Amino acid sequence: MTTSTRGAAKAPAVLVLEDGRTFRGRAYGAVGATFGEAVFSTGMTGYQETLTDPSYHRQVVVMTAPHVGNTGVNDEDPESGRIWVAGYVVRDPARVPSNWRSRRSLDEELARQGVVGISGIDTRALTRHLRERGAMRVGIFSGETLPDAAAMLDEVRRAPEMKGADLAAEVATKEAYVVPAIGEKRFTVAAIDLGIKGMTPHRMAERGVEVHVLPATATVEDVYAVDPDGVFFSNGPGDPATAEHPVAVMREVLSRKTPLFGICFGNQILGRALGFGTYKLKYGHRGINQPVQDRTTGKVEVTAHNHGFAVDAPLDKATDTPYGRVEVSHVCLNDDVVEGLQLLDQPAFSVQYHPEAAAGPHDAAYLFDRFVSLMEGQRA
Ligand SMILES: NC(=O)CC[C@H](N)C(=O)O
Repeated sequence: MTTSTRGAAKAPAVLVLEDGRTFRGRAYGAVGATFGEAVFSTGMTGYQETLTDPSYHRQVVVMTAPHVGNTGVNDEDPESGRIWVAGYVVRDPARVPSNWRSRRSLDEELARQGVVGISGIDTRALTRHLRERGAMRVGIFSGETLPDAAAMLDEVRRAPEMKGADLAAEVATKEAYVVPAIGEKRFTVAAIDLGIKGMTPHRMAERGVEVHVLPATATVEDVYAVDPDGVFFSNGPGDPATAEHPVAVMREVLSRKTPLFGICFGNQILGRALGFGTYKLKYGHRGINQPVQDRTTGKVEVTAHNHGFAVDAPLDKATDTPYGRVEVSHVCLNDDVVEGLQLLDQPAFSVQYHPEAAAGPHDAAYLFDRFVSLMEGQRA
């Protein structure tokens, strides 16, 4: 079923950045007020996967693609049980969604889940502003009567910043659960959920892996209680500098030499576990069209990203760590940001981007095979 939102009277809305720049538009989704970090995504498709990615918790996502919502909302594509973005900013929402899987319009879905958005603003100007000034706090206010400009700005400036935010436990599962292997079971993986996307255990299950998804607070004992062939650390929201507990668990996994794979937040945690720092990027990488080079093969892949922080590691030489030597295995060709780490003396690696990317591209899917090979190697 598709529902037209054509002609629906939408309340006035205003987007207020913490530096005072303001954009006026119309309400999109729920009517009310919301706050978060303003970030932009250059993905031209996959909006359901973006909205339901728990790594976007407390972020207001600006879509650079002008037309959003064209294929409506289906019940198959979400990456988690709810929309996590704090707010949604689009230029020109679909008036009539159309797709064979569509159940309702994106506008309706945002409203149903209480997510405040804004439409009809110049998202190109907003994106250029964020590129020049950097990601910053933002508020969206909608309704027939809006607070005065000074009051709105004041509220935006009182909202918490992303730097220093410890958010993984807010989005992760509270209870452990198992994603069974598809076909014959070959391996068991303990996956630490820091904000895991549904497609990640699925990509492992497709390769004969039974995945035990564990809460962010899981201890080393919890991890080894499932008798894992490998340990996985997921993506997740917030500042990796706050992730003390996962870093401590990972160090123990490294010292036992259990095969280890990390994605995004998991890459930042590996960086920290090895003694590197992390830092906040000016405006981050978000979208599904980012060029990354796998330096172990020289191949360039087009990849999905969603990160605002990065690992500070030397690109040009291996580094000695308490767990042996580590190399930067992947690098972003746009800006030389570290996109992957690989230990040279034991079976552990991670990437900063998303090989599981459900909306694609799938160039990086080989990384799940690499993880499986490490587990095979450990058994042999
Ligand atoms: N997708 C992720 O895991 C993001 C990691 C981290 N929160 C960042 O923004 O860099």
